[in-house]
Amino acid sequence: MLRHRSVISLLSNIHRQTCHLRPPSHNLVRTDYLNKLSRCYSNKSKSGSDETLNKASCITPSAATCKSPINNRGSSHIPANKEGQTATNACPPPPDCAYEESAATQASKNNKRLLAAILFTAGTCYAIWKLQPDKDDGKTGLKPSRKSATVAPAKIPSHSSEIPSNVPYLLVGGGTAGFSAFRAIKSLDAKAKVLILSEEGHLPYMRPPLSKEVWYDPDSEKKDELTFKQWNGSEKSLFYEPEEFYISPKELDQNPNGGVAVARGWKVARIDPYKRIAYLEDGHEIKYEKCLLATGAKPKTLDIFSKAPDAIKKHITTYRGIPDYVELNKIVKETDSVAIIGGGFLGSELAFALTRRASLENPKLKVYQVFKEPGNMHKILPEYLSLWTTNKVAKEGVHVIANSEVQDVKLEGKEVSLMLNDGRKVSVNKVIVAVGVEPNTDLAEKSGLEVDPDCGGFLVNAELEARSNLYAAGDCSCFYDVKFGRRRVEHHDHAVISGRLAGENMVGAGKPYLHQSMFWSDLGPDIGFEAIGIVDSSLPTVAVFAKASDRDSPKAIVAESNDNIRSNYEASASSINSSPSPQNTEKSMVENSATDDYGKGIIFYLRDELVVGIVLWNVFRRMTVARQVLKDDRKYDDLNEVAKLFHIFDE
Ligand SMILES: Cc1cc2nc3c(=O)[nH]c(=O)nc-3n(C[C@H](O)[C@H](O)[C@H](O)COP(=O)(O)OP(=O)(O)OC[C@H]3O[C@@H](n4cnc5c(N)ncnc54)[C@H](O)[C@@H]3O)c2cc1C
Repeated sequence: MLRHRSVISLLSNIHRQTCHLRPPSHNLVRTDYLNKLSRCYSNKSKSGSDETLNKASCITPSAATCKSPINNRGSSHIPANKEGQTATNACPPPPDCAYEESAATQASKNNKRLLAAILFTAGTCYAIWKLQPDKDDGKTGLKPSRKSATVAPAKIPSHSSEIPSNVPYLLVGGGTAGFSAFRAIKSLDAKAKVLILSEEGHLPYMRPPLSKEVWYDPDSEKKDELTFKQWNGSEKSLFYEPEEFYISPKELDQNPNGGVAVARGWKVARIDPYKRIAYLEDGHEIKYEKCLLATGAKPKTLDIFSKAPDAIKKHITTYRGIPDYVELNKIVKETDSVAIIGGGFLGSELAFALTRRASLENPKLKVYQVFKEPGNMHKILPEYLSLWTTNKVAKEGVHVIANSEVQDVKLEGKEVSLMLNDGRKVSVNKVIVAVGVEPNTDLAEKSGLEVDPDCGGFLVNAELEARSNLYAAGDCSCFYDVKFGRRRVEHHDHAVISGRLAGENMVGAGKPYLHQSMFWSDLGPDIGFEAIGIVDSSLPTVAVFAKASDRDSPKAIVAESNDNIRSNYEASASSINSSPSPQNTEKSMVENSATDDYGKGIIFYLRDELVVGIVLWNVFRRMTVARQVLKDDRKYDDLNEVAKLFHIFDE
């Protein structure tokens, strides 16, 4: 059966090879967040080629546009906003207009002014209320009820004067890479003073559970903190550390023992690498000794949505952070139908998770998943496994619409109708666009920093330096991988390890980045995989499968380790065993013939006959073995023998 399977794999490979000839348009959604793992050696999608939905443009005219009536005087001086409306439409007339009027007109004007004054006051109060840090902000800065994905987060501290103007270590971006850099700096320099500037309104948190575990636990949105149940049922916070762990930015400079402060809702507009100054959007200057850019990535969208009228845009969202989760969580409870656009990891995990969630609390909810590839996660998984996965997703209850693209979008009553290229129409209340991300490099041009033309991302060397004393790590960096060449990777593990290395180098370690990062994806608690290296389905693959038991699932492995972050497992993983038991293997080969359900297996990705990538399908705690196989850089005559090293035939 093993041989039979290999033949199937080889046939599949022939098909895969033909996929190299995809027309360029086929590459548009190549950048799904996990699919970027191995990018930059072929078929690259240019960053910035797709327009990103401007969330701010979704805000309806509000008090904010009326804040300065004096400035708004004279509509001819008011530039049109992004929707082509002038801000005056929403504002009262100026109170001191200098022109002659009749008494009646004057009275009517006075009434209007009174009304305008009331509206203005109400509007201003509303704006102040919106900008205020929430009372129930609690430990995390989370305001579930008011934090919509389209509202700018509150600034904490509210004035930049409370942010130090001189720091030894400045970390731009409060995501996983930034937080990991802090930990590394602190471990080498115990009294380090570290300032994190984050555009988000939250303390550093992990993103992977946002498309997985949080949806399987209806109670996860707690009053003042975000917790979720891991697959084994134990509770965990999304936040790396609670509020008490941090010191306030105001106190950072004076604290003799140093520490880490996070300024939330603050964006760095540019850096002067020569003067070593970071400039906030309001002009506030922060002088640094060492600085890390860990600005991550932002979701892409499709032109069809970004160019749609505002009334349609209100139904369209992307998905990246806590505010998106909080908003979607509300929608899922109330709505009848959602469509997820994109067949990559994020789209597939969300489609699966929302359907499971619907079965718990909103059975009327229909979840559609629309993507242009033939199967789920098709950019990574070999064709047969991708199709198997699609079948599994559909069995869960997702209405999967493969081989389809949205060609037009219309508003019909309370729904948006998506017109597909095959003439079908899907009408839904909400559309979630999950077509990949692009690196956040907004500040590059103004700062004179180089962005890689192919991968996107701040260009850094193997030591993760962009310029002297300026580093980049995580999703936003395009680094030199001494094994595979220039790369940009969008994975949790990469953010942790590259952030850590950048932190160490900021303290003076001077080490190169040699780590091959891994990533994982779970479709609920029962199916999951881990991968490493270049896992691109257009490469030839050879796979070996075995029958899975109850122990071969994400849930089982989390039960064993009590850790949902699977990149953390490696330290305790099993080591390579170069002499597997032949008896075991024979027995398992018989078992293998009894199953066709791809229970668990090892998929090898080959380039020039070398193994350049490995997917561990429902096989866990074997990443060290995979890492070793990649490192060996050998041509293997029989990959079945290599598969035995992963003990997939063991009981
Ligand atoms: C829903 C979801 C699920 C995922 N699941 C997995 C998974 O299962 N496995 C896996 O390996 N990976 C997964 N990923 C990917 C992984 O989470 C990312 O690779 C990782 O978060 C990248 O970390 P980062 O620190 O580089 O960037 P981010 O986490 O994006 O953090 C960047 C931070 O910088 C801030 N910022 C940006 N520009 C500025 C500026 N100019 N000034 C100040 N702040 C700025 C941003 O607001 C943000 O807070 C998932 C991602 C998402 C969204």
